Amino acid sequence: MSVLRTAALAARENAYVPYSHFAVGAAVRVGDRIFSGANIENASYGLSNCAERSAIFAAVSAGYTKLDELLVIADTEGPVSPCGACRQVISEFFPADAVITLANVRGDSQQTTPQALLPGAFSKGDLNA
Ligand SMILES: O=c1ccn([C@H]2C[C@H](O)[C@@H](CO)O2)c(=O)[nH]1
Ligand SMILES: [Zn+2]
Repeated sequence: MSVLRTAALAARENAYVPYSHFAVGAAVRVGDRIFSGANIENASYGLSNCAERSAIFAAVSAGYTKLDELLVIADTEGPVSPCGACRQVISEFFPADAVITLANVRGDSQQTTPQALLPGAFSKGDLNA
């Protein structure tokens, strides 16, 4: 089992999901460092944070803003599909051609890229037009 998958599954154990009961885990690699995260919900539902963003924000909080690889895992029928907000955040911190692995706990996985997940993402460059 890959290091990212192991880290994401471990983080998923800490998912705080009293509302959806849908636990998600994610792990980011930057060089040889790994950061992980889980989804964290709130009684004010809209404040919930997805696992992908938890993991990415952990890496950024440690000082890394150019990330190498991401894996997301949940108990879905096919590979889990990141929400639109996470796709935008992924596009901010990973190269357009980075490897993003979408997985499920039964062992299915699919590799994609930030570019494929959100073509035409809003970016820093758009602010300077
Ligand atoms: O890729 C995904 C999809 C959903 N969720 C979370 C948000 C919410 O807590 C729960 C149900 O949408 O799953 C994630 O963390 N990542
Ligand atoms: Zn999301």
